[in-house]
Amino acid sequence: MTTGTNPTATVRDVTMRFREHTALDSVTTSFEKDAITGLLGRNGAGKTTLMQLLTGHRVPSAGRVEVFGASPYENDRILRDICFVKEGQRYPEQFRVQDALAAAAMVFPHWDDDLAADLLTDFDLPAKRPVRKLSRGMNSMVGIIIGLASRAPLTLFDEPYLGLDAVARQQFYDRLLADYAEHPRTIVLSTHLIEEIASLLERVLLIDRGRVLLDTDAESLRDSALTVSGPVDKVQAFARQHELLHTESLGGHSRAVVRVGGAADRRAAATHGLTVEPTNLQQLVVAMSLQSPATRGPVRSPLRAAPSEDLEEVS
Ligand SMILES: Nc1ncnc2c1ncn2[C@@H]1O[C@H](COP(=O)(O)OP(=O)(O)OP(=O)(O)O)[C@@H](O)[C@H]1O
Repeated sequence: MTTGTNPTATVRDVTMRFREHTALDSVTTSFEKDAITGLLGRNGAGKTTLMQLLTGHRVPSAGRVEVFGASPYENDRILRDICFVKEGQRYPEQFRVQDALAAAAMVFPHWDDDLAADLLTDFDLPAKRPVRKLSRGMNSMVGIIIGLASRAPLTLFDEPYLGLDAVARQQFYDRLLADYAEHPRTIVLSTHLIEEIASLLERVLLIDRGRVLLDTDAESLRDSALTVSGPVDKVQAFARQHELLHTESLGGHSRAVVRVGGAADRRAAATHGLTVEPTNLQQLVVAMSLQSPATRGPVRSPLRAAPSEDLEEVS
């Protein structure tokens, strides 16, 4: 759990049940003020459900959600400072792009018209075209413009990329980072394109089957693992002394991602004659999800090194 003082949102022992299905199970976490958090997890992990609770779209079955110090549910004072951009957002039938932006301008007190106009130009969006006639990617752009121009103190993007090409996604990341640097706010971003947004993230919250698997800052997450490559036998010898998260081999060459404790482990890799590579966040998250308690048995802290007999290949 985040320990920073005065977080923007806190989630305490929250469970969300849909009839017999438990989408979130005793989740406790907090969202640091003015930080970008990546909300990660496999399909059906509970990411959207958590965002719906944070934005007052749902009430938890148990536990407490607080945003800016109060429950967001039916709380106009809180809700006007929250912008929730979701995939496949719908707008009233007759709305043109400019109507959608004008409506958002009325809702969000920190709205920036100039930023919205700039983004419209960046994305080359036709302001007078009805939203229902936009392509899937263009529809996503409208949501992204609203999310950024709202400058809402808590802004959540729930996989806002549907149909967006790689250039438009990069424009979004660049604009998000630039605007966030000038106007810090709390941003929560859920995505399956982890590596694409890795450099943006300050915090990582990984959910697996409704439970928190990892809640940490992105830097220590990266530092918690090491990617080494070299001849198969040398990589295996090194991996045997650590917890192996992922490995792949081609011919006599192998690459492994292992959990490490500190600088000594990095030096050890060099003495084994291995090449140390930057750790890929996506690979790390995939490996952690694959070896989560739900998939593989006993619970243990994701950042704690396991004994070497846990050595196991994750393909
Ligand atoms: N209204 C609902 N009624 C019943 N079950 C629901 C409802 N909403 C969500 N669920 C279930 O709760 C679980 C979590 O769903 P959620 O949409 O939060 O996952 P997610 O992490 O956002 O997944 P994805 O990455 O696929 O979008 C899923 O098993 C889903 O089927």
